This record gives sequence, C-alpha cells and structure tokens, in this order.
Amino acid sequence: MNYYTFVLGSIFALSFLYTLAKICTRGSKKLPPGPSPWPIIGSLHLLGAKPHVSLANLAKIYGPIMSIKLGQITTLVISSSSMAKQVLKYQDQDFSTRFIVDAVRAHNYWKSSVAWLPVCPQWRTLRRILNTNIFSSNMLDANQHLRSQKMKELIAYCAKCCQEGEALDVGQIAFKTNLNLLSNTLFSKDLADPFSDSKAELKDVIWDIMSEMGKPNLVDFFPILEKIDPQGIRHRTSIHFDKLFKLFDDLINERKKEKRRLCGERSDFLEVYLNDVKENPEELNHNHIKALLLDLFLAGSDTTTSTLEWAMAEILRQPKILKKAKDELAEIIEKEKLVEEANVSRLPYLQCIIKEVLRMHPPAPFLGPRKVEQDVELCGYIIPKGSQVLINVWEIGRDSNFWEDPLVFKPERFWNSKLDVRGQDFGLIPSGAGRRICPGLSLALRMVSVMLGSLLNSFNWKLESDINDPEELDMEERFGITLAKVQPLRAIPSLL
Ligand code: HEM
Repeated sequence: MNYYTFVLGSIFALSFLYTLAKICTRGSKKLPPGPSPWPIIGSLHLLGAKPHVSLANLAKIYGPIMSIKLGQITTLVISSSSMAKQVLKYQDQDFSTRFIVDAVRAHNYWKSSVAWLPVCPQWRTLRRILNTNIFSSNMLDANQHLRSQKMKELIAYCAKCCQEGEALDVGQIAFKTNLNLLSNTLFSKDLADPFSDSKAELKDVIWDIMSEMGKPNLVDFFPILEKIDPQGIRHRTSIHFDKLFKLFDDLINERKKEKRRLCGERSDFLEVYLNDVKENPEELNHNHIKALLLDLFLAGSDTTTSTLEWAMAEILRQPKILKKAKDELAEIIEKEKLVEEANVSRLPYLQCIIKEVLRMHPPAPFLGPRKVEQDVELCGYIIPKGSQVLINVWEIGRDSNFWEDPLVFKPERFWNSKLDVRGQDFGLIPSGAGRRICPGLSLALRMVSVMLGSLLNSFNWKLESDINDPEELDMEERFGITLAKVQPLRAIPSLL
C-alpha cells in the first residue's frame, strides 16, 4: 500500500467513524430545533447587527426553545416567559454559570468578579457583601444624601443650559451623573464633571472598557483563536484594566491612610468593605475590592443610563404621558423641587413608566449569558455541556401571547397590575431572576426614578430635532454592551 492510499484510507475511515458516532448519539442527545448550521461558521451569518431581533425572528419559526450554532458554540435561546421560568426558576442551578467572554479573561478579572464567577463559595461571599453592605435598604437610606447632592448638581447644570436655550445630550448627562451617583455611593468621590468635558481619567477608562466589551469578539465564537486574540480585544482590555486597577489602588490606599488619620466612620461602601476585609482576611483580599468596584461600574452605569435615555425619549414623543407624569409630580412634590428617594413610592405613575421602559428597552436583552456545565435535560431536550444560554428578554417583553399591544408604549398597563421587575413575573425580567438576579436593582430603581422625576419636575422639555410630529422621533436601537439609542436624544429644557 502506498503513502497516498494510506492517507486517503485513513481519512475515509475517520469520516465513517465520525458519522457513525453522530448517528448513534442523535437519539439520546436531541437538541431543540433551530436553523441548520453551515460548516465552520454555523449560523453566525443569521445574527446581523441586532442579534436580539434576529433571534426573536428565528424563534417565531423554531419556537421559544431553540438551538443555534454560533461558530463553534452551541447556543440555547429562550424566548417565552414560561420557558424562562423553567430555566431561571425550576432549573436555576443547572443554568447559573456564566459563559465567560474572552475580554473578561484579561488579568483573570473574571476569577474575582461577582458578575462572572460561577456559583461557588467565593461568589456567595461577594453577593452577601453586596446585599448587606451596599444594596440593603438601610445602607441605601444611610447614604442617599451622597446621591441627592449629585442630583442637585445635575439640575443646576440643566438650569444653566435652560438660560442659554441650549439642547442637552440626555444620555451624556445621565451617564456622567450615574457614574457620580455610583462613585459617591461607593467611595464618596466624583468620577466625572457633568459641567464640562474636562478629562476625568477614571470615567474615560471605564468608557474604554465598556466599548471593548461591547464589540463582537471572534474568540467568543471560535475559542480555538483564544491564543491569537485576532481583534486585540483582550489585549486592549488588559491595558485598560491596568490603568483602572492602579487608580483603584490609589483610592484604596488613600482611604486607608485617611482612616488612620481620621478614625471616622463613613457610610460609603469602601469604608464598610475595608472593615469587612480586616475581619475576614482569608475570604476577601485587595483584588476582590478592585474587581467588585469594576463590576459595579460596568453593571450599573450604562444600564441606568440607557433606561433614563429611553424613558425621556418615550415620554417626549408622547405629550399625554409627559403631562400625566408632570401632573402626578406636581401633586406630590413641590414645584421645581427634587424628587427624594423616600418619595418614589408615592409616585405610582412614574414607576409605571419605568417598568414600561424596562419592558420595551431592557438594557441587557439576553441577560448575562449563561452556560451549562454538564449535559442538562430541558423539556425533553438535551442541552450539551458547554452550551451558551441566552434568555431573550427583549422578545419576552414584546411577546403578543403575554402582552396586549406589545409594541405600544403604555405605562397604564401597569396601573392596576401587580406585575413587577423583581424576578417573580417571568414576562418582565429585565434584571433577570433566580440566584443571579441583578443585585443592584433597588439602587438602580432609586437612581432612575429620582433622576427622571427631578428632570420632569424642574423643567419643561422639548425635543431639539425639528420634526413636526414627536412620534416620529428616531427610536432605532444599537446592540452593544447595552441596548442604546442609535441617535442620541437631544432635548431643550425651559423654565416651568
Ligand atoms: C436599570 C438598571 C439595571 C438593569 C436593567 C440591570 C440588569 C441586570 C441583568 C439583566 C443582570 C444579569 C442577570 C442574570 O443573568 O440573570 C445583572 C447583573 C448584575 N447587575 Fe444589574 N442591572 C441594572 C443596574 C445595576 C446597578 C445599578 C448595579 C450596581 C451598582 C448592578 C449590578 C449588577 C451585578 C453586580 C450583576 C451581576 C450579578 C451576578 O452575576 O451574580 N446592576 N443586572
């Protein structure tokens, strides 16, 4: 037998064995239905620029539990409230590990991060710290004055633009204010100057990290390319992490010195956390604080910003809703006064608006991507170990089997309804459900309600764009780290 016959024979034999193995396992490992994959790329070509919309359209063909091959990755897509309930409530444990995207491997960040660690003792400790030291009602009440000061500064800035008749980029001012709300809650310092474009290093680095993480990364579809990092995303993220962690180091060291000097207690997160590290040095270390600070900025700034921007956009294009919201505010809060966090529960219509925004414009349309650690049976299908799991909450929020007029922005739908966004009602889960539900939701709702309420109660607003009918406002979405507005919302404040 010559060399070529040997090679051809071997290839033939291996292909035969591979096909046989596939046929033998087909019966026992039945995947949910989905589009037939192309060689190598799978169905990547079907994703397009708006994967949440493309996958929603495919789910109309293949059903609310669908499998799709994206590059090398088998992906399960869930697109109905009942299936989401099955995954996030009844089989929460099977689906609670995160699918690690390559960017967060930089500096091994994911290994200390509450947002990326699998459910394990370290993750539980970090969640406990968040729940007790920052997001508990007591802690949030204790440091709300830090946030209230930032709100006053935002309103003062809008008043200045109002005098000059200038339009504001609503997303920009919301982003800067949200960063400052978070940084003051976390370590009593400002990150950004909402009054000018002057450089704020920390803000810029956070922005750079988010922009890298928002890019589609080939490595996430072809892990075989991990070593090459073809787009350089991990490399650049790593440089940004370096800068950011250095800045956090400085902050932490400065605080330690200050603590020694002042011996005073503060109500911010860093203070409480440093005390915790002192008491549990084995469980927590310096890297955990830095990763946690990064987690909170990444998870908490763009999400609240996009919610605020979409809320203003939806309200400004519907004068009736704007009037109703302002009437409610006028009744409860004195004219031109800020909304305080304690007053939010007395503003039910404002809360309906925010629920409706989160239904139609969930900032994280697929939640945080999950992964199965071992073969899992789901509704008679087998989801193979290593599969990625996407819960399409954008589609669930627009499902006509669940919602009446799902494409109409109608806060009134929540008026006499107990439906809430806190992970119990699976038709409305913009912040997830189960053990990995967003721990920052209470803070997020305070931030968005107070900012939206205060902006509406302090000024009249009109769109900058010279469209005749506000309903024609461009509402196009861009898929990235969050679901943002393509055209930034520009609006002009005027005196009441
Ligand atoms: C409107 C604002 C917000 C929305 C819609 C939102 C949504 C989400 C979603 C969908 C997840 C993933 C849940 C899952 O996979 O089931 C998440 C996780 C998380 N969020 Fe939020 N979030 C918001 C604001 C915040 C804020 C303000 C913070 C903190 C400052 C925060 C901190 C976190 C953290 C740390 C995680 C990771 C939890 C884990 O994996 O265990 N979020 N959020």
